[in-house]
Amino acid sequence: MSEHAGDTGTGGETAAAAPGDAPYRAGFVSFVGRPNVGKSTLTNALVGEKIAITSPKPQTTRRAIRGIVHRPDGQLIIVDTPGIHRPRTLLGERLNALVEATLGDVDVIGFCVPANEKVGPGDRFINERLNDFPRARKVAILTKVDEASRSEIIDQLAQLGALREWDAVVPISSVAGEQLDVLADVLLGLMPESPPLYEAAQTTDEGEDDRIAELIREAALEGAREELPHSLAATVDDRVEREGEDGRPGLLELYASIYVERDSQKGIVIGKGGARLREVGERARREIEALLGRRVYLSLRVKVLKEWQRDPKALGRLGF
Ligand SMILES: Nc1nc2c(ncn2[C@@H]2O[C@H](COP(=O)(O)OP(=O)(O)OP(=O)(O)O)[C@@H](O)[C@H]2O)c(=O)[nH]1
Repeated sequence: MSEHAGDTGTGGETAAAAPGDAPYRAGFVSFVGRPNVGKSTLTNALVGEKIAITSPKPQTTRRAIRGIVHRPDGQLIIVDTPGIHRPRTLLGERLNALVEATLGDVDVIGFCVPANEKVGPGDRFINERLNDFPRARKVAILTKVDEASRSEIIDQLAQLGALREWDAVVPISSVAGEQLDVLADVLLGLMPESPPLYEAAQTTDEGEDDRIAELIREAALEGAREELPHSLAATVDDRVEREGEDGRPGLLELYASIYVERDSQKGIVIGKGGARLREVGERARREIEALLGRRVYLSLRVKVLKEWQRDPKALGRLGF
């Protein structure tokens, strides 16, 4: 990702020129920070389409998902990483390796700290780790300012400023839509001059099945008990196009699996008489229909894959 100048199939130097004199810029940014600080929500708010899953439970982001912000003067490609934390399982180790590989390669790292919680040891730990990535410009992002008072925000900005020499410090709220344009401007200004790296219609690089699987996982997580989040995974196993009438597209049949680690968890996901699974299916189907812009029939099966977080073969099967 570092050498992007010239390595693109879209447009030439002329097509890349922005209106006015500002040079066209394009590059990669990754948001880091403690779990639950609002990284995924920020990615979604900037891209304007649901691409990274958001959930009120910590540590639910597992994939490096890219969202792309298209502007007349440039492109921001957002690489959404899982959080930096101490590995406890093989999955944890792989996630950390993914974080290292991602951050070693981005142009800008956006360090997110929420306005409504004091800067603490967890934030300092991550801030220290940022020294390992000298190539990237570093921006401090104060998230969730809608949850804090003016004086709390000022206090937090001072605390953040004391951590290091940032290339910029920007307070934002993804939920209230505050300062998102300012942040996009600042991030773009730190990107290298480059022709566009992606075509205009593209908002994410992830395969459609992966996005569908994420929506199913997100639906299954909603309202799930505390012990479930780390044990859930989803895959799309098969898709069948049903014949439509009068030349219109027919129903898309999707066959998907939700994986849990233990029999007891299977019961939790399915619920009494299958009630919970039906709700999960309904919720996921609505999201998938919104994503694909067409009607979908969704069949969900719950399967037990024992200790999949520690099993290399199982991890591979689930795409990790
Ligand atoms: N009030 C408020 N809440 C927010 C804002 N941004 C995110 N949240 C909430 O904070 C929670 C966590 O947001 P996520 O975007 O999932 O956080 P994350 O940092 O990606 O979390 P991990 O995937 O666990 O690393 C969710 O309940 C969001 O709705 C904001 O600007 N204001």
